Amino acid sequence: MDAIDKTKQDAEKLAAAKEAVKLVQNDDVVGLGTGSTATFAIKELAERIKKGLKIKAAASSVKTEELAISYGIPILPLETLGSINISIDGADEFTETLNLIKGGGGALFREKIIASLSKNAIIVTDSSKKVDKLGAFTVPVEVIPLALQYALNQIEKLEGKSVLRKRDGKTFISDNGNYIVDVDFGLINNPDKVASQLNQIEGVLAHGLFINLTAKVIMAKGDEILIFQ
Ligand SMILES: O=C(CO)[C@H](O)[C@H](O)COP(=O)(O)O
Repeated sequence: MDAIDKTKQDAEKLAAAKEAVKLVQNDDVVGLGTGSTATFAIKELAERIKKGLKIKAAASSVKTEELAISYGIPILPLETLGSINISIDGADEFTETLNLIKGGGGALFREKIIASLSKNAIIVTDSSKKVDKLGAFTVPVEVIPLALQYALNQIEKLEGKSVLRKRDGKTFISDNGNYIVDVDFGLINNPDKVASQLNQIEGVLAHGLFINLTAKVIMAKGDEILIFQ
């Protein structure tokens, strides 16, 4: 992952977000991601709505829902949706094979539902997010509280080093009322295998390995827009 300064990184996030929002069409149901890059996209979408674009949206977190509502974007309850036309979300890491690590903001479960429902799941990133192998960023795993110790034991058997996520000194609780465990697997040679091993642990609601869920990554690098699909 290349180090870039925050101003440059924000400019790249904005450029990628703008490019993705151009793909949204009238009457689309749009899945809205969570995080700073998704926030740029939500603001851009709000600008297009002001100019007459008609869409409805589904939010991947309470924060995103509040933000969207504050911009006048109509929100549909996720549980009512059988499909989504296009979704726009960020990522913590991606590879050219379109595998991702997501969940830095703790919204991985709803983000995964949105990506799974989406006919066109678009990921928007700055250039620091592209990696040759996933795993420098720890894999967020959402665990139902009563299964915490069991899940930690099982993750240890997979040789993952777990840290229970905290925020401001308190245990972080997801929008779904669960814990997030950040797991260091080192660089991941076989993300499909790790994803399916995590899927088999009782009490794991979701994990941040997004495998075969992405149609396109739009990455900005300086003034350039790069598309991976
Ligand atoms: O998965 C996410 C939230 O759960 C975000 O998309 C990811 O953490 C990237 O965030 P940012 O755009 O702020 O870098």
